[in-house]
Amino acid sequence: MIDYRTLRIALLGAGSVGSQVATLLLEHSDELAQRVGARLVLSGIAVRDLETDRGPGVPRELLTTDAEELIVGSDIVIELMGGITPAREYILLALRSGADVITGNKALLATHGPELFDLAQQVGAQLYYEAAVGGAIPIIRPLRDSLAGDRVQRILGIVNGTTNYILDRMDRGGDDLESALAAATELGYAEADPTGDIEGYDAAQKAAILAGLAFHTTVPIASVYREGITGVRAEDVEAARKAGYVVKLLAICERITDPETGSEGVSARVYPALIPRDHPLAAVRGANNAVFVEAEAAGSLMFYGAGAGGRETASAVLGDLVSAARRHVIGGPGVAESTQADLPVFDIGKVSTRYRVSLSVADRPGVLAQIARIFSDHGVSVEAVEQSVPNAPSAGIDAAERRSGVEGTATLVIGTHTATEAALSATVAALAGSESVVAVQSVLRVEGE
Ligand SMILES: NC(=O)c1ccc[n+]([C@@H]2O[C@H](COP(=O)([O-])OP(=O)(O)OC[C@H]3O[C@@H](n4cnc5c(N)ncnc54)[C@H](O)[C@@H]3O)[C@@H](O)[C@H]2O)c1
Ligand SMILES: N[C@@H](CCO)C(=O)O
Ligand code: NA
Repeated sequence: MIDYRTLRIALLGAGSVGSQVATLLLEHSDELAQRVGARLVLSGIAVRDLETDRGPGVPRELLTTDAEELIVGSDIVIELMGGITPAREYILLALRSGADVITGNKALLATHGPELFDLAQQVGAQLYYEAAVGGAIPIIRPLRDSLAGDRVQRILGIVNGTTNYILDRMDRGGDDLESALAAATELGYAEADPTGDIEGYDAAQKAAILAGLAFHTTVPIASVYREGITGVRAEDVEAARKAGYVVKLLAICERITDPETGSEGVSARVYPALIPRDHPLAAVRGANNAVFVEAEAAGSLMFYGAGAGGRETASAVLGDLVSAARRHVIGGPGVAESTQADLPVFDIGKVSTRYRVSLSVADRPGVLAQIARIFSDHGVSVEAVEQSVPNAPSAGIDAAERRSGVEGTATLVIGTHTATEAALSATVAALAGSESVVAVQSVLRVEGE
């Protein structure tokens, strides 16, 4: 038997992912030693409560409530507690103590990434975070390493399993959002408080991480434009289906030029968008994730699989652990993040795309011409008026509208040619103020064409 040197591994947190990391690390101990050339010894697991039974894969004798003592004696620290405090302080302590750090904490990386990466570089350590985006799917390493010699142009990502599950239910079964969310909660996909999922905060954190990696720059979370899926109606999903699209919550990272100055920058944004049903992302069903990358030389690539789940995400953590341990065996400093490009992150107003605008309008002569004029007055070219559904005289009309003498309404879905967000939002404001428009029901961007 080979007498391997040992590396001391500290695990912080034994929840869904942490307990699976402990289980796999102990189960695969011999194979990991062969792959790394050192034995990975789990020296302790920091938890808040020593009494909770976490199953046979998490030995009680390894549990401790003294996270700091555990960190200071370790070669590699795995943070799987989540949240900002004390995860941030523990990671800083680990780096200062000379340990490499592995984390799946997208909330922390999206808000405090530069501080952590700077310290890692100063002390010659490395921070690994494959689990932070797309769970088990390898996407951090492909962007950081495999595509580092190419120029990534655009990323379209389905990076939140809960919202994809909900939109898929709505698309397949005609569910409304509330009943699809109830099903997602029952199946355990949604967080206890699903706000971060359905309002797009989780996807926005992942977009900030992906955009920083793809464009070798720093993308603050505050610069990521975000809309969740609460405004998506069953009617929108149905109309999209009939028109050959599917609605997906997308995290979009794109290299764009400023339409006014022509200077280069990037856009990072999250919103529900229409994608053509023959696009590879349209086939991503249920709670799965996929990241579609377009690079100058590589062309289109898609990374697909389980974006969440304890055991699945633990696979990504163990991959990082093997990388970190191999580096320890070889020696030498960690590789710094490549964030020197210093590209500006542009405001959403500078982004151009196509739109489908659904309007409830007064059902009377001349209305279509008035609406077409509002679009053209704002420089937005109409491609097609794809649908006109006369509604029953009283449907969708409130008391104020009845008083104003509106007899009935019709639903118009207006498809536009490419326009900037700035032009489109001015158009929508003018439509909302027009007496011909009863309500702007939804505005959905078209992506992936
Ligand atoms: N679950 C997933 O599918 C998934 C996927 C990708 C990334 N992640 C990320 O992985 C991390 C862990 O996620 P999870 O699903 O395992 O969460 P979880 O809530 O199941 O587990 C977190 C555990 O950490 C413990 N903890 C919190 N603060 C602590 C402290 N101060 N000291 C000791 N223990 C503490 C909690 O008691 C809990 O047991 C999070 O950052 C999450 O965003 C999770
Ligand atoms: N709540 C997240 C977990 C994985 O980050 C999701 O639904 O994708
Ligand atoms: Na991943």
